[in-house]
Amino acid sequence: MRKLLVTGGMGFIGSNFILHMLSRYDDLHITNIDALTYAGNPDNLSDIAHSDAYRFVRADITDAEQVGRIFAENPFDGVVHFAAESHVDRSIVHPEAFVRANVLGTFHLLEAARRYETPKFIHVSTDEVYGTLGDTGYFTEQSPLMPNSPYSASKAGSDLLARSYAQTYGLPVIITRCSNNYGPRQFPEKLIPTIILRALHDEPIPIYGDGTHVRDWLYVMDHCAAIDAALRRGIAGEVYNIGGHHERTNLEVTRMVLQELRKPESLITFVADRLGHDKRYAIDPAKTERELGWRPGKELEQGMKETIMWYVTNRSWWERVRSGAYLEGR
Ligand SMILES: Cc1cn([C@H]2C[C@H](O)[C@@H](COP(=O)(O)OP(=O)(O)O[C@H]3O[C@H](C)C(=O)[C@H](O)[C@H]3O)O2)c(=O)[nH]c1=O
Repeated sequence: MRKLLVTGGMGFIGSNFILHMLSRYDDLHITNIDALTYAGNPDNLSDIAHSDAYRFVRADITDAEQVGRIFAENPFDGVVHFAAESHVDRSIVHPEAFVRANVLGTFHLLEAARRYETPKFIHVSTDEVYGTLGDTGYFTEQSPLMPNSPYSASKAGSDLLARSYAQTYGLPVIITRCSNNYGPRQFPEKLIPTIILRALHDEPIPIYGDGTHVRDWLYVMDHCAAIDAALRRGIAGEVYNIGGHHERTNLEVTRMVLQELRKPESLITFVADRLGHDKRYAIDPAKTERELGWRPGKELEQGMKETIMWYVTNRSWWERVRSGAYLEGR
């Protein structure tokens, strides 16, 4: 049986990845370590909490001892590292937490993987490390790292550390960089769940600046399939961009959700812009498609419909998030 360590598996992308992997492979055991910060929600994995193929350990990657203990107890065949502080707005107010979790936390994991000779390490990163684009062009794996927010700078720092462990120690690290994810279980601070939940409650939807900022939307399960492909077919030391081929302005995606929910556009409320707001992200995933044999399968309109339906039918999930009930007992 293959043994995988997943970090940050109680979060949005990590939990979807664990569900993807366990539904796909019978010969797999996953250890999920998560610090259970505000963004880590055990409800995300309640369906598999008692599965023999799964184990949860509460652990904080910023604590070298805790990380060392996990590796000492278990030889892992691979690590998939999702754990991160991920919300740009929070990083503008509290940058230190981002440096700690994203840079120091990644460093502790890389050190442990080096010490215990883990044969595969996927470092899950973001297209935000490339900075921002004008109206044209795409980020490729060769684009320079020019992060603009404390969040993206901390991720760029962790990418460079990961790269250095491949170059210096020969640690078999693969870096993946994704565009904006959407789908079930996304924490309501992000744009898409903000729109859905506020629209469902007939509340104003805050759009930063003039709403013309562009993001490339990637269905979370397509992202999970790409990481799975990177685990199986990725080459150590390489970077793979993962995007959805779905560039839209923030206003366009907001209107799409409002139309689907039959809510009025008058809910759209323009608010002060985010500091240092990146204008456009657009990612070229050609290398990943060619070398990993992966393609994003979900059309944006269909993925958005399914995502909206998930929030509509999983009311108790977001009610517990909104009320803070999911944090009880921590
Ligand atoms: C929450 C919110 C956002 N926005 C705007 C700001 C952005 O232009 C866009 C998406 O914002 P969001 O915060 O959802 O995501 P990004 O800042 O693009 O970053 C996200 O995608 C990358 C790849 C990651 O790596 C980040 O971890 C992830 O958070 O909507 C608004 O206009 N109003 C709002 O209330």
